Amino acid sequence: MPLPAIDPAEYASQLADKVTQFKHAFAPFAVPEPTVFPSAPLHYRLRAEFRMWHDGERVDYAMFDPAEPKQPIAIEQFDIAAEPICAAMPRLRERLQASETLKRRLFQVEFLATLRGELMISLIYHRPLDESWEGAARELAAELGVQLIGRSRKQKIVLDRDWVLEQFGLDGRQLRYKQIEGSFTQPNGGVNRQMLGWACEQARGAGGDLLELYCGNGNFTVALAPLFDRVLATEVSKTSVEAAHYNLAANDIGNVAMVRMSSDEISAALARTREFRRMKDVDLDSYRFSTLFVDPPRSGLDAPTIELARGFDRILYISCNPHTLQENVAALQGTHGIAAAAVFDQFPYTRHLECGLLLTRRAGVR
Ligand SMILES: C[S@@+](CC[C@H](N)C(=O)[O-])C[C@H]1O[C@@H](n2cnc3c(N)ncnc32)[C@H](O)[C@@H]1O
Repeated sequence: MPLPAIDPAEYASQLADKVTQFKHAFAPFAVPEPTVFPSAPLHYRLRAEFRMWHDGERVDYAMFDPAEPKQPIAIEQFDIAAEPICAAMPRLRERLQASETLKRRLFQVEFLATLRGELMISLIYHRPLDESWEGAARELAAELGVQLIGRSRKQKIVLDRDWVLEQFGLDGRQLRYKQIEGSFTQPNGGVNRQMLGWACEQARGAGGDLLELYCGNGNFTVALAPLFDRVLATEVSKTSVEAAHYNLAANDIGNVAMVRMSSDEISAALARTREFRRMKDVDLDSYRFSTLFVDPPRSGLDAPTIELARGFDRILYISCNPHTLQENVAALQGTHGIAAAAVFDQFPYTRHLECGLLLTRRAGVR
C-alpha cells in the first residue's frame, strides 16, 4: 500500500466510504445505524515517527513507501501531525544539521505531543551517547522547550522526565493523564475524547461493577470509573500499569483495583481455573459485574476472553480492527446482539477505522 495522500478536500467522502464498508461488514449482525465521529482533517496526530536520512552534511526526516522500501521520501512538512510537532520539526532539523554531536548516526526521531501543547522528542542513535551528546541535547531541549530523550542500544538518557502530561475536559470533569515514552497512547487526541464520551454514554445507568481488560494507562478507566460502584482493571504492560496507577491518583479515583495481567490470565482467574499471587488482595467473589469493557490490540479477543465475555450482560467493545471485531461478534452472536454502534475516524486518509459496539445479552439467553 503506498503512503496515503493527504487531501482535506477528499476527507468527507473517504470517511463516508469507510462508514459504508463498516455498515456492510456488520449488516449480518443487524447493526444499528452507527454514530459517526469524524477527525479534524489536519493536525490530528499526537504521535509521529520518522527515519533520519543522511546525505553528506544534510539530514532529513524520511518515510518509506512499502512499495519501494529502499527509496526514502524526504518529509518537509507533515500537516497531519499536531501543531506542536509541526512547529518543532523544522527547528529541530536545523539544529540537528548544524551539530555533528547531535546528528552523528542519528537513526530515528519520535514525537509525542498532548492536546494541551506539551511535546516530547526521542532521538534514537546507532552509537553510544556520551557527555558531550548530553550537553548539546540539554541546550537543544531548552531552546525548543521540550522533553528530550536520547536512546541507543541498551542506553536511555532522560534529561528531565520521560513522560508528558495530557489534560482535557470531559462531561464537566478535567481529566489528567501521564503518558510515558514508548508506551501505548491513542494517536488521535480529538477522536480519543469523542471515544471516551461515547463510552461514558453507553455505560451510564448500567450500575454495578465494571471489568476492564487492556486498560493501558487508564485512558478509559479514569473516564468510566465514576459511573460504576467498583472497577477491576487489567493490563499486561508494566509501564502502562505504572502510568495507570499515577492517573487514577491524579484524577482522585478511589474505586479501581488495578492488576497487571494478560487477558487470558484474568480470564483464567475469573473462571477459577488458576490462582495468581498478583490477585491476593482482590476478592473476586465480592464483585457484582454488570459490564465488561475491552479495547484490545488489532488481534482482537482470544478464545478464553470470548468465553469470559459470554458471561456478561453488557460488553462495551472498542476496536481498532473491524475484521477481528467481526470475528468476535460472530463468536458472541448466539448470546449477544449489537445494541449501539459508533465509528471513530482515528486514522484519516487510510483504510483503518476504529469502531465501538455495545453488545447486550439476548433476552432469555444464558
Ligand atoms: C489498543 S491499546 C488500548 C489501551 C487503552 N485502553 C487506551 O485507550 O489507551 C491495547 C492495550 O492492550 C495491551 N495488551 C496487549 N495484549 C494484551 C494481553 N494479551 N492482555 C492484556 N493486555 C494486553 C497493550 O499493552 C495495550 O495497552
